[in-house]
Amino acid sequence: MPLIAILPGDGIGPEVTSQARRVLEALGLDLQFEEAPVGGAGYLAAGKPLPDATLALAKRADAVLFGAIGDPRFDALERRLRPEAALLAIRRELGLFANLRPATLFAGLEDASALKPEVVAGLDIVIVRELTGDVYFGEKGHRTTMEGLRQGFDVMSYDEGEVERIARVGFEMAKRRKKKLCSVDKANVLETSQLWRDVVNEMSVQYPDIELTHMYVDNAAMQLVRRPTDFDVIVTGNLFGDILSDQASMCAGSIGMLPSASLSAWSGANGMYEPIHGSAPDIAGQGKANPCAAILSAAMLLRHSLVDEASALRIEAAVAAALAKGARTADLGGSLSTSAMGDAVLTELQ
Ligand SMILES: NC(=O)C1=CN([C@@H]2O[C@H](COP(=O)(O)OP(=O)(O)OC[C@H]3O[C@@H](n4cnc5c(N)ncnc54)[C@H](O)[C@@H]3O)[C@@H](O)[C@H]2O)C=CC1
Ligand SMILES: CC(C)CC(=O)C(=O)O
Ligand SMILES: [Mg+2]
Repeated sequence: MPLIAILPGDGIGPEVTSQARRVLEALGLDLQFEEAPVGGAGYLAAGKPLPDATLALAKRADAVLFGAIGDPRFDALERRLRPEAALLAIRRELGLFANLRPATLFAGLEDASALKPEVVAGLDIVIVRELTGDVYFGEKGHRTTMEGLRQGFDVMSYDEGEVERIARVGFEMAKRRKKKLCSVDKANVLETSQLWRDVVNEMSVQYPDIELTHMYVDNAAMQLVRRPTDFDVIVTGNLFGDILSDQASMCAGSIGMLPSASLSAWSGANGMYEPIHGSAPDIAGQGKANPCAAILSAAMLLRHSLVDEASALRIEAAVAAALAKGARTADLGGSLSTSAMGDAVLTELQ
């Protein structure tokens, strides 16, 4: 029986993962669940954000459903003890280099988007974000300059192997979709990006059917709000993908709508599934969080780790049906609580 590790984390993490778990349980599949603390909750339980037992569970599970981490109470701790360190460590430990972030506009949410309905109608893009490299994992620290000034630094780097494996995910994803891949970088300024662009170009000869374009990240941010539906698959680095996916979420109506899959291989491997949002301390504990991103992450878990496409589609159809009938949390302009939104999805589960 597949084991699903549930790591609820902090803030709204437990609120949204509990709704995703309800939906998974309602499918009637033979699944086993085990929960463990992570982030600020991990620090409180075991003195470090990623307790050994939590990491061991994540490694032995068939898939991990992750909530969110982050708690302002711990922002002054040294970096390795902060909640966010747990998320970076788990991604690195599980080798989750490929982060798929689909941004889809569900029918009926046109009015929730920050953009005009005609600009976002039909939005269906996937951001393929590299997840275990870039400035997030480079050497970092504080030092003093020759002039005696405090200086912070974070080293950005990618080697060609790292670029090739994430670019392959981008090309393969595009092959299964509209065959358009846009690689986003900052090659006009950054050497890391120049290598990225060179490697992506070299690989493109293996994918003659894919229309490959390159775009600088500043332009990509602008085009995402100008003509978001022109994009199909975007492949980009860790930092740019983090930022652009939060931006894309508002094309789709809310950051509470975007799920993600973090994978160590193109398909079939164990992976981690989480909403793209954080712990939202401003609304935590109030039952206001939109659980759809977490619920849709559970669908991605079924699709990618358990290779159960039919169950994934059941969940996605239930979310679509609930939204089509007007179910809305506050971020979508409605008044449903987190659990009432979960109820609405459960009602539609066929
Ligand atoms: N993957 C993760 O666990 C992530 C953790 N974080 C952490 O989360 C904490 C808060 O970070 P922020 O920058 O505020 O980002 P955030 O994503 O937590 O929140 C940004 C805004 O979006 C709203 N929001 C987020 N998720 C929502 C949902 N499901 N339903 C309705 N509204 C939602 C929040 O209320 C807030 O106004 C920080 O400690 C940060 O480090 C941030 C991003 C990702
Ligand atoms: C909290 C960070 C470690 C990452 C982040 O913002 C994200 O993965 O979306
Ligand atoms: Mg982020």
